[in-house]
Amino acid sequence: MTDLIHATDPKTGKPIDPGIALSDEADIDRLCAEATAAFRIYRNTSLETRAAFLEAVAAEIMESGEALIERVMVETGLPRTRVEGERARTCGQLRLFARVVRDGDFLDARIDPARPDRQPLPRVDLRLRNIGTGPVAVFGASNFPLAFSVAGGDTASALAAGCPVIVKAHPAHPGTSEIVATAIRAAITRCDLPAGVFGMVVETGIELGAALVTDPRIKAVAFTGSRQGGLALMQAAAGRPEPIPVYAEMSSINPVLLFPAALASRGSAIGQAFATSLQIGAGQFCTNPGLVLGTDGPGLDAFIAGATASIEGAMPQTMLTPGIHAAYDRGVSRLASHAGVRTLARGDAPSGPHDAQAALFETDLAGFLEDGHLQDEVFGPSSLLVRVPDAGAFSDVLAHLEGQLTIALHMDEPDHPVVTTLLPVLEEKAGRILVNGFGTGVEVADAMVHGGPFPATSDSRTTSVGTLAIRRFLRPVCYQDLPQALLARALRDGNPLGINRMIDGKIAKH
Ligand SMILES: NC(=O)C1=CN([C@@H]2O[C@H](COP(=O)(O)OP(=O)(O)OC[C@H]3O[C@@H](n4cnc5c(N)ncnc54)[C@H](OP(=O)(O)O)[C@@H]3O)[C@@H](O)[C@H]2O)C=CC1
Ligand SMILES: O=C(O)CCC(=O)C(=O)O
Repeated sequence: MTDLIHATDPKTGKPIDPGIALSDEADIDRLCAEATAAFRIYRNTSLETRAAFLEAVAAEIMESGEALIERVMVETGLPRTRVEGERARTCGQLRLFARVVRDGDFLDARIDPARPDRQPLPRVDLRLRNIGTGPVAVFGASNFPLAFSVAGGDTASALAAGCPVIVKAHPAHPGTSEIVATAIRAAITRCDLPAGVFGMVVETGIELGAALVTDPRIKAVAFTGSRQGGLALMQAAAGRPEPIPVYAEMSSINPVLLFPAALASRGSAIGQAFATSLQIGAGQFCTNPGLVLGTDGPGLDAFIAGATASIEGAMPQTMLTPGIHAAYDRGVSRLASHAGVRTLARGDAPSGPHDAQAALFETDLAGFLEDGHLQDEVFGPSSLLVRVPDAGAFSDVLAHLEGQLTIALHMDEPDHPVVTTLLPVLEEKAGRILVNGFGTGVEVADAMVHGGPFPATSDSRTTSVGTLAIRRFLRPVCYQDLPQALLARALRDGNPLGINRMIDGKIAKH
């Protein structure tokens, strides 16, 4: 009889039926063999076929209908509006990558035509295009059961690049994972693609995920989760006889900088908006504002009043898993009992077993700089405010910080000169710098960067959201003096695909 995994309903702590079949080592071997065989066929499909496949995945997910929405809600405790919104984001993301595939720009086709008469030496004919790197292992994230999970951004971008995907399902939402996997398999059938284009592994521990990362047939890994998990996968991948890249998105506290003019004109309103961002999704966003740096004065007091009023009246929200809830409580207790830290506000007391009680703490500049652990991520609706004497002190704090996904600046025009001086260090610390807003709610777009220096990600040159995410799974191949008939259509004379190409240094469509 097949062993089953039952997720826990985080609202009640009870197991959820029906259970989902667990994988075993033989499945890893079979899925890797199928993915390898599928790679050659899949990466050579036409752009249209691949784009239509991504659209078919989106259509099949929508056809899963109410069964999917209800299963996500019961496995994660997330409310319907959030789940429906996340489904829309996931399908929109798949359709956006379909557009990217049809455009063909991701191929980065370049042609340096031969110059037989060049002196003193003739030039050879050189043509370049990107191809997929090979089968990719994707670790689904717990906190976005659709948009960062089985058919999320990592899977969509890898499939768009021409790479088969094997997902390691997150054990917090195996039923959701199975419904989405079924949708992907249906799209594969509908588009007449090899079954090995997609596979999924379900387990309760970490052994099969680790085996996937070390299997020689896997050529890249994508992960969203804890720093510890990401680092373990990076080490496993680096220790292989053939090391492979791991694109891990891990830990970020997303500093919010409050400048004096903005605080003076609208401190309380910024405080209220901050409290909303802090508590969205029970704070379980990697873009959650976990650190606030505020310039001392009445404007900062107004910010605190606005934030504490919103936090103190806030209903507790169910967290995703017992483990995430326990880690949150540990992080909050550590801050609450820290000698240099003062509690400013706590949300309403929990009513369910895995409810998060929001928290806002305060420390001073010297205390923050003294204890490096005060910048450790507390995953959930908790934030630490550091009171600094003036905006000049921001650069000291920024220099002390680790890499971040986002840095948010709350500023008015009189703050522009000091922000101008800070911009170079902000650019060195974060993947996204935003003004008068918060990092939560990442737009899926061409110009998005959801990445940043370590530990925000393992590779600061990349993003896991937005169309640039495809680059993680591509590598360039140069063809020197290949006869026309042997060249891929993307590189043939006459541009049969009608894509943008760089010809002799200039972008052209001929
Ligand atoms: N910054 C961010 O975006 C996020 C951060 N987190 C942080 O992670 C904590 C735990 O949450 P969770 O989502 O479970 O994240 P984890 O990093 O613990 O797990 C993510 C996935 O990776 C697997 N995994 C973890 N470590 C290994 C390993 N050494 N080898 C193979 N597979 C591994 C897990 O398997 P298994 O569950 O079976 O162990 C799971 O499928 C949170 O409390 C929070 O601190 C979580 C989500 C997002
Ligand atoms: O979309 C967002 O706002 C946050 C994304 C996120 O939390 C993640 O990358 O895990």
